[in-house]
Amino acid sequence: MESGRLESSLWVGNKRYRAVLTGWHFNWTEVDKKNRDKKTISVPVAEVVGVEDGRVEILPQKLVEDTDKDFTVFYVKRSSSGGSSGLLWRLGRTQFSCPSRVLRDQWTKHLRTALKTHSPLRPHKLLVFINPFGGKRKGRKIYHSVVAPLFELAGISSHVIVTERANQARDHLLKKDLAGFDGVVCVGGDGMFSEILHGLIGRTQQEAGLCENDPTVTLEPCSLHIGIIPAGSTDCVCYATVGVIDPLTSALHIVIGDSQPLDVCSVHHASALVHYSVSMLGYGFYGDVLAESEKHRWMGPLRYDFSGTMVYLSNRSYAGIVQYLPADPLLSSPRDKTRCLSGCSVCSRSTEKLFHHFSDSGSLYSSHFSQYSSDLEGDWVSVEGKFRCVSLTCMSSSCPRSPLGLSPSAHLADGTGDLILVWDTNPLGFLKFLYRHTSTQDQFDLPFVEVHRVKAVRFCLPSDKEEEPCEKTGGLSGDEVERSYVETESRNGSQQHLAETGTRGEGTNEQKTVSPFLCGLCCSKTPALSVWNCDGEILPFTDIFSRIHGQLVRLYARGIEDGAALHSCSEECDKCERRCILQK
Ligand SMILES: CCCCCCCCCCCCC/C=C/[C@@H](O)[C@H](CO)NC(=O)CCCCCCCCCCCCCCC
Ligand SMILES: Nc1ncnc2c1ncn2[C@@H]1O[C@H](COP(=O)(O)OP(=O)(O)OP(=O)(O)O)[C@@H](O)[C@H]1O
Ligand SMILES: [Ca+2]
Repeated sequence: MESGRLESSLWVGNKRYRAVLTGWHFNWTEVDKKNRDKKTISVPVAEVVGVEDGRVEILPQKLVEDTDKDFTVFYVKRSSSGGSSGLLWRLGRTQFSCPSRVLRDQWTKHLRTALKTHSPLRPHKLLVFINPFGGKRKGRKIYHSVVAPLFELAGISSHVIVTERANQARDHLLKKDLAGFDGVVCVGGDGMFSEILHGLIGRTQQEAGLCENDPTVTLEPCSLHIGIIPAGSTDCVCYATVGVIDPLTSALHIVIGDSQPLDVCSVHHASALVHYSVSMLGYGFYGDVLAESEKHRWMGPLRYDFSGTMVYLSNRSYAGIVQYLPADPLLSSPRDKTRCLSGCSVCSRSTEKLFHHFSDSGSLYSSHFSQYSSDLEGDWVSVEGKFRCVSLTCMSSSCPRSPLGLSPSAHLADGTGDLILVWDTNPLGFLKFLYRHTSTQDQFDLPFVEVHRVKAVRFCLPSDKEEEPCEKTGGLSGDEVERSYVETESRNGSQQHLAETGTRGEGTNEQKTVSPFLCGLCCSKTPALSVWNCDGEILPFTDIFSRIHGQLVRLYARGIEDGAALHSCSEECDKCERRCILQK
């Protein structure tokens, strides 16, 4: 008999089932009075959330009936999500009855052992940060009503910190004892995720003795996983890695220890790290929209549409020099019409390349072994001109506003980013480009748009492009933007490199960077500069160097599951060519 295998009759209500635990799968098949098989439910052991003695319920509240011949299995159940690109996960629950207590104990023991064996990354202890002011201010409620009961069911202990100020989570991760934690969970939006990202990457490099400021250094991947419970006004990272914005789905991914590596882009200015980005590093239109939206925070998420319209009507383009280092065109292309879905083969190949190189002697070593990366070797391409926007994204950056995202064929974990150059064009052309983000029409199939898969990007201003700022609004010229940052830095007496001077969130910063674009709305003087929008944060520099670090962090997620692959399980399911992902 196969080790770990168990088979017996079990009852669910008054129906008899033949239940089989094979190690990887737990199946139960209804058997009719003539011993004929009817429908089968098949749950991968990796998707079993918990096994409890007795008849148990946990949501909406915990109810336990401690009977000695029953046990309850909780597992992941999928349903289609309506409009979103991924699948919603729900907590499935089946209460089984056994003929004897001995058999019941055998089932629960075997199932729990199988869980341990087949889900090595399930967290035992998590550090949770809740931003009580994110999005609609429901972070605390979401955590206590949806997430905490699941953690309890799965035997996860958590240390919860409700933040009292911006950057508290980041500072905690940089300085406090993290021993014993398997992962960090943020309950909030993209801004909160960014704090966790900066804290964890920074801490990991400190401990590895690596300098984050040097863009040529191969950074150490973070060992702690990050879980995102979406509770912000923009939850782009969650949407692009899970396919839906749904706290219960995300909590289930955490509980079962899913693992999704993620590329991260580091942004540098003059030999210093400025910020990390995973979703969008955008100059021109997206920078201007963010700068404008900061004045209208009271509008909530609508501020982006309002500001987007204002900025669109101001009809601006900006001069710049963009240099980029192309990625290997044989591996993939931003126009190959593929999508990075759960189990993506392009990302898997990249994992092999990054972490499983074989040395000449045949022993396994990681390509992260060298402190300096060979990733920046190659021929750079340089272009100069006027751009509506210049954007770099490490992933598709899909979000409810744009379900396929800024670059629909970008990959979450292939070690590259997509550089989108939108050259100056007429207002109608640019509107067409923007509008295509909301549909399945190809936004790159326009004569003034280019997209390149890249490993690194440099941006600077042409030397003759300094223009006078507007006197009325105090818009800044290029030099002044940088000077204002330097002053802030010295006033704070800090040498911190990251978001201290950004402009996200109320109370986030002491100093607000004045947007140079403002004057475009009140006078005819064309502003010289836009600003960089780095994952929703305004950067205080225009000249930047950015570089993609393949799979630097890992999320409790598995990428977007393809709704089209949803089909009903049957007895043939295990032999099925398509991966069956729905339990009836
Ligand atoms: C005609 C309809 C056009 C719709 C165009 C939709 C394009 C949407 C592209 C979204 C890309 C999101 C990238 C993710 C960025 C996040 O890391 C960051 C942090 O959360 N979010 C933002 O910076 C927030 C940035 C939000 C940018 C929103 C731009 C909205 C533009 C609306 C333009 C309306 C023009 C109307 C003309 C009459
Ligand atoms: N207790 C706090 N008080 C004030 N700001 C906080 C607090 N905790 C976290 N923050 C900051 O709030 C900012 C926004 O948070 P979050 O991303 O969770 O919400 P959001 O509504 O999606 O905001 P945004 O759309 O601006 O990203 C983050 O950048 C974070 O640094
Ligand atoms: Ca990528």
